[in-house]
Amino acid sequence: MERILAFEKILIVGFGTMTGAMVDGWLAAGSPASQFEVYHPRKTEVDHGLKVHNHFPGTQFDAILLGIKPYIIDEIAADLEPLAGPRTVILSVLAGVELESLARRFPRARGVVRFMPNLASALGKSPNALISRGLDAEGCGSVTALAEEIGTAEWLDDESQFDLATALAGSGPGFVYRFIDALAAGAGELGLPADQAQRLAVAMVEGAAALAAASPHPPQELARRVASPGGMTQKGLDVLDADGALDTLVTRCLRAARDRGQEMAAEAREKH
Ligand SMILES: NC(=O)C1=CN([C@@H]2O[C@H](COP(=O)(O)OP(=O)(O)OC[C@H]3O[C@@H](n4cnc5c(N)ncnc54)[C@H](OP(=O)(O)O)[C@@H]3O)[C@@H](O)[C@H]2O)C=CC1
Ligand SMILES: O=C(O)[C@@H]1CCC=N1
Repeated sequence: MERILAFEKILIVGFGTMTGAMVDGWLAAGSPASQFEVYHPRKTEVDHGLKVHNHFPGTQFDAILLGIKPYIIDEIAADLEPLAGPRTVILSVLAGVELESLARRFPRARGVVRFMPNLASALGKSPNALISRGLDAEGCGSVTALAEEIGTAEWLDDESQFDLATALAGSGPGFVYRFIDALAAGAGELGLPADQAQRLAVAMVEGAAALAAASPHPPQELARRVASPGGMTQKGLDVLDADGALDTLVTRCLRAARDRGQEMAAEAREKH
């Protein structure tokens, strides 16, 4: 059966680590490579043999996916605007660039969408935070379908929460990798061979996350089930919980990431 595409033609401006992972996920989900074209001023070829334009093409696209670094936006916005007419949705993965900043740069677009994925897009496991301005219900449905091909679609009601959702779901893998690394390093310091400690830590987190996702029980209850009364786990949890150490650290971490998003939003607002 022919696959119905949420957006038939998507131009990717900034085909890097993040949008590359999204394309890996979309292709794995069955999208044809011909759905995606890339603009890059210098590159002549990119992964998956996607068509590359060194100049902005004259044709209209159903969506333009912005995947450049946030501070690059004004290097491309004015030249890209003529392509962003009333049939084109702007999808932006740019951290800290608000709907207002997008709408001001692309005022004729069908709608603007902040689409915040993470690198697990490549495996179809990205929690995608979404918010839009000006996009009709059908367009939002298409964005939901596109997001669900690479994970889940979480529409936010209030843009003031977007930077926090980005800190949690977009930056989150970075925080989890640090935790895995700390577990492995700690076990190494206490006596396990480093490579074995890393293998055990990665496999443990993979299994624990899969179990949390599949279980009807919340993580707090799962932790309780691991900790036998008077046993080993409880002694370790006591260290993480003492004076709210872990909760305090994690809240500070999320606050710092969220606040940087707000600073970046102010920079993008001021520039235009
Ligand atoms: N990395 C992540 O986990 C996440 C990133 N994001 C967002 O994704 C965006 C990109 O981040 P990331 O993928 O990590 O960064 P990358 O540097 O990997 O990707 C940016 C890409 O943009 C290209 N580029 C630079 N200038 C231009 C230009 N003028 N026209 C077209 N393309 C250009 C770069 O090419 P070249 O290398 O040749 O300069 C590069 O391929 C950011 O806005 C970030 O906020 C969001 C969620 C998660
Ligand atoms: O670090 C960043 O700014 C981006 C946003 C989420 C993940 N990477």
